[in-house]
Amino acid sequence: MDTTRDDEFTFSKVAGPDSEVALEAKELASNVGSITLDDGLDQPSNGLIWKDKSLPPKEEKIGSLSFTVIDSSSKKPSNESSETFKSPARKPVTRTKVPFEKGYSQMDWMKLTRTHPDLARLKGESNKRLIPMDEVKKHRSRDSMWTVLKGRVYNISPYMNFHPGGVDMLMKAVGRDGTLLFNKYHAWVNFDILLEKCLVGVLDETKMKKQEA
Ligand code: HEM
Repeated sequence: MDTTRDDEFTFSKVAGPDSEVALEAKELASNVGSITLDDGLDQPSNGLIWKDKSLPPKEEKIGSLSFTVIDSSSKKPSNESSETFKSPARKPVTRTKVPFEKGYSQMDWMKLTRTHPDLARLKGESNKRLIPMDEVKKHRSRDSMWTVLKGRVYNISPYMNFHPGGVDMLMKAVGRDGTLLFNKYHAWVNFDILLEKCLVGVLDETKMKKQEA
């Protein structure tokens, strides 16, 4: 560093024992002893979030300093305060995330969809085939679990262990139209992309309409 430069300054005010600053400090310190601690409220308050009228606050004094002593060791919040913090009476959908096993994260799933040759088990068949609901209902075996999501038929068996909501939840959609269940829990999840390689065909809704008529 160049110590010859004269553009760096430090100003300091040295306070001697009888200087103006030192006298001001002494005066302030002598005033502290006469301060009374007061929370400024009209009602006496114990300083806690709950109120207990059975124990009046105890006044103590040390020198000229007066303060209030509160024993909070044996206190529990009164019913009054717990009633005030009641939770709203809404019943949310319970979504329990199941911790994934090593190698079963959503990233692992996406990797698998890029590398596996036939996740849907199409064995060379087209995934644009029209599939009647009766056929969907038959696919409930371990390696061929079909579901319908928004008119498309998927083989979700390879996705089972990767589902963040767990196998049991996903099983509820097997062999049937899972659209309502899917939307109930997570309508925002992009199943189109997640299950792209699991597509086995398109639901034949004409046959369903004929059956309903
Ligand atoms: C069939 C295709 C399905 C796919 C591709 C899928 C995908 C996903 C994904 C990506 C998540 C994580 C969402 C997040 O982190 O916000 C998730 C969570 C979850 N899923 Fe599914 N899901 C499917 C079906 C279902 C069904 C049918 C149910 C219920 C019967 C269900 C219940 C849940 C639950 C409870 C969670 C909660 C975990 C969380 O809080 O994230 N899922 N699912």
